[in-house]
Amino acid sequence: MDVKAAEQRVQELHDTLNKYSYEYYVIDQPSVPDSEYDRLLNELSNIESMYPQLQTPDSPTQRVGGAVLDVFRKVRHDVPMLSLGNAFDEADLRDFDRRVSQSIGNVPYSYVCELKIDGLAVALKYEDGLFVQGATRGDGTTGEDITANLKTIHSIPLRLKKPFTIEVRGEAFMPKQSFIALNCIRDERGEEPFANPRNAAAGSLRQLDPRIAAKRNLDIFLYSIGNPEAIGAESHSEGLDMLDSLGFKTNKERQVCKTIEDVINYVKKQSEKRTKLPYEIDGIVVKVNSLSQQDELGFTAKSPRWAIAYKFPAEEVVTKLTGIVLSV
Ligand SMILES: CC(C)(C)c1nc(N2CCN(c3ncccn3)CC2)c2cc(C(N)=O)c(N)nc2n1
Repeated sequence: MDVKAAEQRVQELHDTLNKYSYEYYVIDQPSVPDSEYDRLLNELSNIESMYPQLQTPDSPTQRVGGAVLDVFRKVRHDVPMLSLGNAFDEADLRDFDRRVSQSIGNVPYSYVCELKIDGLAVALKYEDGLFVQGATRGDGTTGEDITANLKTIHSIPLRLKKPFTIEVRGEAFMPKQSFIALNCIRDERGEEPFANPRNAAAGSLRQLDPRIAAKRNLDIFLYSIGNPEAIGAESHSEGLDMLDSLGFKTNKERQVCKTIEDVINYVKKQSEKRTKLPYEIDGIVVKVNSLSQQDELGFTAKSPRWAIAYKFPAEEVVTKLTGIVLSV
C-alpha cells in the first residue's frame, strides 16, 4: 500500500473505530462484536507502524499514552470551577425556589434536574475539535493535568464531530460493578480496598502511569459546556443536548421541571431508583434552565445562585463481614 492509500485507509479506520467506540461506550448500542473493533484497531496500528507520520494524537491507538509521569502539572482553570450550595430537605428546596423567583421577578422559569454523580469533577479542553487537556477540579481555581489518564476513558471523544474550541465539564466516576471487581483484585493482592467508588475513581485518575488508569474501567458524564451561548444554546438543557450532538456522554435521567413541586417529585422518584443505578449518586443538582436567567441570578463568592445540590441522607450500609452499620 503506498502512502496515499495508507492515508485514505487511516481516515476510514478512524471514522469507523470512532463510530464503534461511540456506539459501545457513549450510547451503549454496539453494532459490531468487540472482535471486529480489535481487528480494525490492529490494522490501524500496523499502518501506523509502517507510516509513523500518519499516527496522530487523536488516533484510537493513542488512548493509552506511553510516558509514566513523575508528577502532575498544575493547571489554572480559565473560569473557576465553583462549588454548589446544598439543600437537605424539601424546605431547603422551597427556600431556594423562593430566592430564585424573588430575584428574577414575576416571569416564567423552569429548572433542569440532574443526578448528582458521586465521582470527581473534571474539565476537558478541546481546540479545533481535538481533545488537548483534561484537568481535575482541584481547589476550583487550580487543578492537575490528568490528560493522559482521561484519554483512557473511552466515552471521552479524542476528536469532536465539529471542530469546536470549547471547554466542557463533567464528573468522572467508577461504575459500581467495576468498583466491586477492583476491590476483589486488591483483596486477592492483599492491598487495601477502596472505601467507595468515588475514592476508587479519584485514586485511579491520580495514577501517574496511564496504563493503570486504563485498566480501571472509568467513565464520565458531562454536565456543563463553557460559553454555551457561543454555540447557540439559550438554556442549560439545550446545552446538554448540544453535548450529546458533539458525541459526549451525558446522563439520560435529566428532566426539565416547570415547578419546584415537580423538582420535589423528581427527587423522590430518583431517591427510590438510586440503588438500582449502575453508578453511585449522592443527590440531585437543580439548575435554573434559562441561561439569561442564570446570568441575572449570578454567583455568590463560592457558588452559583441559580443552582443547588439536594443531598440524599447518607446510605446505611451493613458490612457483610462484621454486620456493623456504617454510614457512608
Ligand atoms: C456547573 C455547576 C457549578 C452548576 C455544577 N457543579 C457541579 N459540581 C460543583 C461542585 N463540585 C465540587 N467538587 C468537589 C468539591 C467541591 N465542589 C463538583 C461538581 C456539578 C456536579 C454534578 C454531578 N456531580 O453530577 C452535576 N450534574 N452538575 C454540576 N453542576
